[in-house]
Amino acid sequence: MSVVPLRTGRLIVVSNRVALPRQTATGGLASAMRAALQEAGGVWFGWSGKIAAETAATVHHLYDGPVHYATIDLSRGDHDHFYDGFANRTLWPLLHYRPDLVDYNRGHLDGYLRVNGIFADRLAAVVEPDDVIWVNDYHLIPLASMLRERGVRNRIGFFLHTPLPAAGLLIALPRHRELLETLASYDLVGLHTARDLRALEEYFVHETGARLRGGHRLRLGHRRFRAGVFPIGIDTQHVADAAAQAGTLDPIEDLRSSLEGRALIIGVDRLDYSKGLPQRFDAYARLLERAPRLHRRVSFLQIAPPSRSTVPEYRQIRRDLERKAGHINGMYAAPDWVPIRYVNKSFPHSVLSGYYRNAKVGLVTPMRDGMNLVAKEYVASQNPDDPGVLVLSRFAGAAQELGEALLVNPADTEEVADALELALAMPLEERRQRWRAMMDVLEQQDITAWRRSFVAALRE
Ligand SMILES: O=P(O)(O)OC[C@H]1O[C@H](O[C@H]2O[C@H](CO)[C@@H](O)[C@H](O)[C@H]2O)[C@H](O)[C@@H](O)[C@@H]1O
Ligand SMILES: O=c1ccn([C@@H]2O[C@H](COP(=O)(O)OP(=O)(O)O)[C@@H](O)[C@H]2O)c(=O)[nH]1
Repeated sequence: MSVVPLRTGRLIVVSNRVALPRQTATGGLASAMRAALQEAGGVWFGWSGKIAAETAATVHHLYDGPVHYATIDLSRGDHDHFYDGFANRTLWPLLHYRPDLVDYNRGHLDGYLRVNGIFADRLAAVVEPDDVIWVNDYHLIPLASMLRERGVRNRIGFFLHTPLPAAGLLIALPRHRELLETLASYDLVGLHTARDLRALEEYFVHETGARLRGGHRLRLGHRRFRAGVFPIGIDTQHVADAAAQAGTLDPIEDLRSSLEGRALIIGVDRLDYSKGLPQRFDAYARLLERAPRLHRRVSFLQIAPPSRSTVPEYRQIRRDLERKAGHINGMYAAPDWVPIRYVNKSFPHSVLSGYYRNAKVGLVTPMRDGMNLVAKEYVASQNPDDPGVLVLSRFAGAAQELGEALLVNPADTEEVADALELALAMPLEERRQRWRAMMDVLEQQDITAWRRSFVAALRE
């Protein structure tokens, strides 16, 4: 019997942020998608990261290995309303449980819908009947409904990379029903955790009157769609190999020699208020206050590349952190010891993995985070014979899988300081056991497994 191969068509990934070849991607979506597409190949469509006189005047094409990048520029006005405005000043704070920061400017939503319409125009012109379209994140919620309006009948999936708060909070979003109901135009909606999935179902059932059936199937009017939990992973083996080989790189040797035997605590985050950085600095200061024996014995390296720096709240957090770091160093530093090394620069993965491996503690304490890939990268980078300890916020999606980390409430200064003390003193055997349990999860649920399971569910 001859087997006729199935025609599966291309995979078209759509996201606002695209990691172009040889660019450092300081966001999780871009670094994960880059790894996900490397094996499967496909088209990656999104914003070029550039501002031009007109939005999407041309589509820029770039071919690198199995990936075809197709990107568009944004006009200044569209960038300000769509990306800075509705995506990052309205949706982002709400999705991260900060309704106090939500901006209700009406022009932002108009700009958001306009740019989604342009994405839909450009995509509808190139989609072929067998293609599968995978839309990513809160910038592009209405994209499927706009593609459907343009006659696209393909399978279309959506993945939300941020947390999804409960319905009671979601209704604080301006015109929330009009926007969120458009999720029903997808065939599959993916989320990082079971809590996010519950929030989605609760919202649809109670706010839109959708019917919930078994297998997380929802029906709203004539549209049927399915929702599911797909926790994103990392390229575990690649990160582990890179970390093991990083020891001879200059930046790693420089860091190691500068430590002079001190224990390193490391944090790596975009400079974002959701990452809990001021609270983290306070917890470290509390540790120094109550454990003078640790003075000159520890060093805290916080890498925090600037992010979304035209949004006022992001400029404010930068000022707050500079003040805090200066205050803590002023209070505790000695001529030969700086307690906090605060670096507003981004580093490539090859260097970061070496830094992680040299750190006794990975300090990952967001107030809310969809997943947090840094937590996973820290674990994957450890030396199996002498692994460090992960201190992780309960409010990061990663805490659902990495239960062997020291889980903390990032707002509780004493609890984080306790966890730091425990981590710095943890015996080797316990460190090994905790690390092995976490590494097993990361090996099984890596980035390839994530991409495969989402795409398989979408094609079903
Ligand atoms: O594109 P930017 O505005 O520079 O922001 C970077 C990305 O931040 C967010 O990342 C999320 O995705 C990660 C991978 O799933 C996840 O681990 C993390 O918890 C999320 O915050 C945002 O959702 C992306 O769209 C941005 O590209
Ligand atoms: O200087 C940096 C800082 C961060 N990252 C990467 O940016 C991603 C951050 O993803 P995460 O999920 O932790 O948070 P996000 O920034 O997406 O909210 C991780 O892959 C980091 O390794 C990087 O490559 N260089």
